[in-house]
Amino acid sequence: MKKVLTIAGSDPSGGAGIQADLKTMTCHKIYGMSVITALTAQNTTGVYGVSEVPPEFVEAQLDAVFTDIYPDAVKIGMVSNKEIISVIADKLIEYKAKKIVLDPVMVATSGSKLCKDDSIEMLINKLMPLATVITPNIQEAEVLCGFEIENKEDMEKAAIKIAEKYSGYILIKGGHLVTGSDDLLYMDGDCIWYEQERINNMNSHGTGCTLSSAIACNLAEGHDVKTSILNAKNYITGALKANFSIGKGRGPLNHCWNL
Ligand SMILES: Nc1ncnc2c1ncn2[C@@H]1O[C@H](COP(=O)(O)OP(=O)(O)OP(=O)(O)O)[C@@H](O)[C@H]1O
Ligand SMILES: Cc1ncc(COP(=O)(O)O)c(N)n1
Repeated sequence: MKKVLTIAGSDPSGGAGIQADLKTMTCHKIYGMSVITALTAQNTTGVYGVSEVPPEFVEAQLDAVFTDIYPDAVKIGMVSNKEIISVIADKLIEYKAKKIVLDPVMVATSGSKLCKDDSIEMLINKLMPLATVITPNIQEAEVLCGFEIENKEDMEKAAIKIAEKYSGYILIKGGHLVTGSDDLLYMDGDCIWYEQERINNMNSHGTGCTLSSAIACNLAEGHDVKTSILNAKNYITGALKANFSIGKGRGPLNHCWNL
């Protein structure tokens, strides 16, 4: 059984963050492990509080995992401050972690900030260079490229701009565009579009977390980046199509739809 580690925040209502990541891993028959960077008090209606884990304790968790059960791939989600980002980058280098999927989580679907403004620079300079693939949504890609993205042409321009400071695979997710839900993979001047009709399901809490974890699972299994993204896109599409509906707000996905 392959092993995947998620480094992310906790969502007690189980739709996003660590909980979505571990469910995705289990449903991919992967052994999941988690290093928690922050506790959030959130549910399908919003984020009501954040308590960051002290950086020394993030470090202790990373040491505990890497010195015992070495992960075949790593997914990084919510990393809210500079100190935590720095510790994670240092430890990933120290343990020579490979196959790293970085979801640069900045804002929750509900609008709450999950990453401090002054930590974005650190994310770009210390964590991004370690990642095999980064998976910004439209808003996050706008922060990374510095201009607004309104359509697929803008997504391609944004990827080219982001590639000026990052040499790995860039997956810009189109879930927040008004039409379609096409994701763009960019690398070395090549654009690949993963096209998908927009599914009429407002229960999309945790789609970004789930997609990045599914990519990490596929990489751990030995698939290349393009195949991993194709498989992960099919998995997220199925989870949205399953039309699961719980909670009073923007509900979570049915992660087990494929079993
Ligand atoms: N309504 C939809 N129909 C089809 N696919 C969707 C829909 N919404 C999101 N997706 C897909 O889900 C994945 C996550 O995309 P999205 O742009 O929502 O990321 P995100 O904003 O990081 O996620 P989150 O909403 O969890 O923050 C992408 O593959 C995207 O295309
Ligand atoms: C702990 C944590 N990590 C990530 C997200 C982003 O997911 P979403 O945008 O679907 O709320 C979140 N809400 N909570």
